[in-house]
Amino acid sequence: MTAFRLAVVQLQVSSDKANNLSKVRRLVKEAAGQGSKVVLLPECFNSPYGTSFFSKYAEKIPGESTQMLSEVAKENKLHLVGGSIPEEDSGKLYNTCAVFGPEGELILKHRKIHLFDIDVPGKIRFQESETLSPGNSLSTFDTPFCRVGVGICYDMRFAELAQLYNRKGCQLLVYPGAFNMMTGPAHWELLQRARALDNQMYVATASPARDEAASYVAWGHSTVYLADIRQQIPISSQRRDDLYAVTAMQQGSG
Ligand SMILES: O=C(O)CCC(=O)C(=O)O
Repeated sequence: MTAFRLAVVQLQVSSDKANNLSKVRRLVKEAAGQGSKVVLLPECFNSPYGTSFFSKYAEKIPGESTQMLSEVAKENKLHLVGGSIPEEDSGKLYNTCAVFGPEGELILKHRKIHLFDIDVPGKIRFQESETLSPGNSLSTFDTPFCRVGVGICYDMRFAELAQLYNRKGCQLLVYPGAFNMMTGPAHWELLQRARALDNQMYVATASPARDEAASYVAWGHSTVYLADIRQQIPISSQRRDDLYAVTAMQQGSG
């Protein structure tokens, strides 16, 4: 891994898509001006977060929002991890992160694998699966600096995914996310530290900024965590591969 500057953009997302897109343009340019080579945007950066919004804001890829991401990555010569947008494909909706390289090329699409379906009585009920379909693929990409593993928000709760990315040689995990005022204080930081500690990897998250007036109030707190003690505590070479393994099943499309 070689040193580079990563920016996490904690964007105030509104219901005005054009305004969200122009903010992204401005903020990525600002990050590039400060020397950032990889920029991470929040989950659902072009639309308010909520099952009632996904179909209205959904786009094909390529489409308006990802076209903008491609241009911005190229103009600023950086890797742009495009948070996520509601994606429409063949009549289904996905929560999708598109990653672009410095030539504006689409490197990958990660469709959120684990949909956020929770029901905490009296506190929060959220069922992404009422409108979204899950992705079925793991997603890694290479930069000149390191290999990166991509998950979206609730994907961060699943330790196996991070372990697999680690085994695939990733040194950085990125999770665009939008935790909320209940699970955010309880778990947001803890999960990032857990993934970083278990795997001795960098972990970066980008959240929409908190908007108390939104129907879903994001916790915010975009973060970068670092566990840089691979040499001193060499768990990767001490792992007992003869006793256990984390394996991925065959991946489907999506
Ligand atoms: O896991 C959580 O508590 C929040 C997850 C979430 O907000 C999401 O997946 O969008």
